[in-house]
Amino acid sequence: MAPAIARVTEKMAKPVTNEPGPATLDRAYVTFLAGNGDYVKGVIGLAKGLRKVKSEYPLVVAVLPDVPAEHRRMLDEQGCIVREIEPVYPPENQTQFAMAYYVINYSKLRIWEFVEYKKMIYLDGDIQVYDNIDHLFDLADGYFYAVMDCFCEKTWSHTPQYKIGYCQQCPDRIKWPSDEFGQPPSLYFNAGMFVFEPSLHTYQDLLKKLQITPPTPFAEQDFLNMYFKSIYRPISLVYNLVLAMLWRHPENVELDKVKVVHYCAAGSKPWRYTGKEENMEREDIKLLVKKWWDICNDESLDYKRPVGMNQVNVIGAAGAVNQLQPLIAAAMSQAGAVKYVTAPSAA
Ligand SMILES: O=c1ccn([C@@H]2O[C@H](COP(=O)(O)OP(=O)(O)O)[C@@H](O)[C@H]2O)c(=O)[nH]1
Ligand SMILES: OC[C@H]1O[C@H](O[C@@H]2[C@@H](O)[C@H](O)[C@@H](O)[C@H](O)[C@@H]2O)[C@H](O)[C@@H](O)[C@H]1O
Ligand SMILES: [Mn+2]
Repeated sequence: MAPAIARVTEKMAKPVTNEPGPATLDRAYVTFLAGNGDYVKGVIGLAKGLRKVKSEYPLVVAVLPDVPAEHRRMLDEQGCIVREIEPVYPPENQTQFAMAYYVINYSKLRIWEFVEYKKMIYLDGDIQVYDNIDHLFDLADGYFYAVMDCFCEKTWSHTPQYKIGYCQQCPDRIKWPSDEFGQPPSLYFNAGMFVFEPSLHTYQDLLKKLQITPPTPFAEQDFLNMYFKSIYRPISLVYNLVLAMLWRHPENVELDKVKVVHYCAAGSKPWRYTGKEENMEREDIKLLVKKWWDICNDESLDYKRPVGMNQVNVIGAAGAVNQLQPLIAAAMSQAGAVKYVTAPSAA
């Protein structure tokens, strides 16, 4: 029996106040950037994609110290709010991560410290938003919303579900052998996109529990699934299409209804796409990669800093941004020059 997917109804599309007007300042999208490599292209594409769908909320980029000044400048130029975070490392371990670089993904946990925001939507840097999803901010508080993952890719070959061909995306295809294996796995989300509420208490508890939790192949994704198991609510896959769904569960995908695409399959990162890896020669993959590039190359989607607004996005330690942002907001609204606009709605 398919799990209950939290219904995201169109009525949620109206702001809670039902009054048109500036977005509340206590909501933002957030992504994570590490290293001096090419993921910065993904984040810039994401910033432009959010602008294209006229999102009302800014994009915060949590950057590790190894993200160079030039990349931070590029992000600021695209209207992103750049926040430096310290890395988070799992306890010493012999674990073989599904991908060696997953060890840096634990640093994503720092975003729970961004408590000047009441609600945030986390998006991986290899995600693109093709339809407005601002209404997700109106989902009921107190839960953790994300899209269910798929267990069918080789990256899951270490798991019992992979070995018997079980996947939560089609629980009736191969029934879970409860008598032999006990309870089926809990509903498991992909951690490339989720709706959450920053909280210092949760943040401190996450870090404390991380230090006593043996790391596992999907690193922070496994950890977040364990931690939020009791309040996790699945939402429709239109909010995070994990590309493997196209060839693993095509019956679950209506591509023209998909709002968010997650370029996580091997070889699918648009900025590195060669079409050579398995499944990458598919027509739907080629179309999705082209869609990503059309946004990335669209100069009309570049951020236009409002006249008279100096550099808004403070680059540096989290604290600095904490103090400055409300002050800037107040100054801007007093000036009446422009409402405190941030990245996506400035276009
Ligand atoms: O070298 C890296 C690797 C990862 N990331 C960030 O960490 C996220 C998670 O990694 P990735 O998306 O590659 O994992 P996947 O979803 O493909 O398993 C990325 O989207 C980026 O936001 C990054 O900034 N630099
Ligand atoms: O650090 C672990 C990562 O685990 C997840 O990626 C996986 C997962 O989606 C598998 O189901 C796929 O098979 C695989 O390709 C893909 O890389 C998240 O997308 C990413 O943000 C991050 O949490
Ligand atoms: Mn990803």
